[in-house]
Order: sequence, then C-alpha cells, then structure tokens
Amino acid sequence: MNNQLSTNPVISIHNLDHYFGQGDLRKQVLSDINLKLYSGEIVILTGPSGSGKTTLLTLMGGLRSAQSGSLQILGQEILGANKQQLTQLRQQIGYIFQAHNLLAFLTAKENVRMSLELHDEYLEQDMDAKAISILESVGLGNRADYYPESLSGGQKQRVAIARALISHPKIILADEPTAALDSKSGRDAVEIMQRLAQEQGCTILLVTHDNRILDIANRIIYMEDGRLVPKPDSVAAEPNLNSTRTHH
Ligand SMILES: Nc1ncnc2c1ncn2[C@@H]1O[C@H](COP(=O)(O)OP(=O)(O)OP(=O)(O)O)[C@@H](O)[C@H]1O
Repeated sequence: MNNQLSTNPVISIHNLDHYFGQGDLRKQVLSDINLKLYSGEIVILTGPSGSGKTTLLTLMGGLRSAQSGSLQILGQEILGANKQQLTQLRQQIGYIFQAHNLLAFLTAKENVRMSLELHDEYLEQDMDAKAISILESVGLGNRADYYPESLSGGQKQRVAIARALISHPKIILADEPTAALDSKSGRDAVEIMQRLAQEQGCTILLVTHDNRILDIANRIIYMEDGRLVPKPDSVAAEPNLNSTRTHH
C-alpha cells in the first residue's frame, strides 16, 4: 500500500502552537507541532486524555482558527484564512466523530445524501443512487430507509462513514470513531473506513485510545502534553498493542 503514497503532503504543519483562554487563564495546549500527512496514508494519533489530540484534529479540519505557526491543508495556508476560505476547505474534508451525529428525522439514505447536497457538482437525479450504492458498500443496502433510532450503534457509525466518504474527500478526520462501539463493531467500522479510503486514495487521520485498531495504521503518532513525541515506553508495555502487532 505504501507505494500508493505520494510525496506531496496533503497536510503540512510547521511550528504550530495553540492556546486556550486569555490573560492569567491562558493555557498552552499545543507546542511546536511539526507534522506532514501524505496522500493515501492512514495515520493514528494517540496519547493520554487532555494531551491535545482533538484540538490538533479540529485545527487540521478548519474547525477552529490557527493562532501561530503554519498549517497548510491541501496546499492552502490556514493561518489567517477567512471564514469563507475555511468553509470551502471544510467541504473537502470528511468528518467522523464518536457520536455519529446523524439527523434523527432523516433516513440513512437521506443522511448520506445530505453530504452530496452541499456540493454543486452532483446532479439531483443521481444522488439517491449514489447514496444507496455507498450504503451497500458499508453493508447497509437493506437499511437505506431506516431512521437512525432503528439502527445499532455500529450501523449508525457505518452510515456516518458512508456520509463522510460519499463525496470523495481528500482527507478524513475521525475522532474516537470506535469509542461508543463494541469491539467487533468498532473493528468492522474502521476496516470499512480503511477499504473505502484505499479505493478513493483518501488520507485518514484517526484519533483513538482504542489499542485494538492500531494495526490499521500506516503510521502511529503520539502526543503527550501538547507535543508530538517518539513512541513512549508506556505504549510498548500495553498488552493489547503487542497482540494487535503480532497479527502482522
Ligand atoms: N474550548 C476550550 N477551552 C479551554 N480549554 C480547552 C478547550 N478545549 C480543550 N481544552 C483543554 O485543552 C487541553 C487539550 O484538550 P483536547 O480535547 O485537545 O485533548 P485530547 O487529547 O483530545 O483529550 P481526550 O483524549 O480526553 O479527548 C485539555 O487540557 C483541555 O482541557
């Protein structure tokens, strides 16, 4: 798979710092982040609670404004970008969160379709067929007309994956996508994400504490106390990590 990785980074971060709060309450949550993500890579970002992973993910997704350093996404500098530029950028990124965020009053098909409606290039008459086709590819062809309340947690997350990938984004940002799922559904969900992303040549950044899915990554990066660090010793001691690694 590595031969698919191109040498052009889709995300390029240099000397990025980030602070929350003002005055005496100002607190640094990201320090001197340097990172490149390449086309087609699946990168897992892991580390202790509160270390800054979600903050970094939301910055990469144009969901919050960068304060200092440089953050280039799909060739565009995000530092100093205006609202319109950020909105445009967000349309090129697929997001998958722990809580699937499906709209309760729309069926699975309608939830997935909605993602296409945000883009100009899709024709109205093609949208249903595209939505059904991607639902089939996540194993939910027979659930297209179900509302979220009648789907299991794993099925809802698969709808969310279909919704994120239907418009062929260059980047998928996933924050704890398996946290609310049992082990089997979590594994199924990330494998589906991996397969679709490989088919589309999409880059995935996945934030997780879930040691059972670390082996789907091409690369694992670690964050501690707002900094990217080399693999910490504590991780090597994790029994789950060792067991997932031995599959390969
Ligand atoms: N909106 C905010 N205002 C102030 N502080 C915040 C805000 N969001 C996050 N923080 C703080 O920034 C730090 C990093 O939080 P972040 O959510 O990025 O960590 P995380 O590694 O994703 O944690 P977790 O694994 O628990 O989700 C934490 O100390 C958190 O309390």
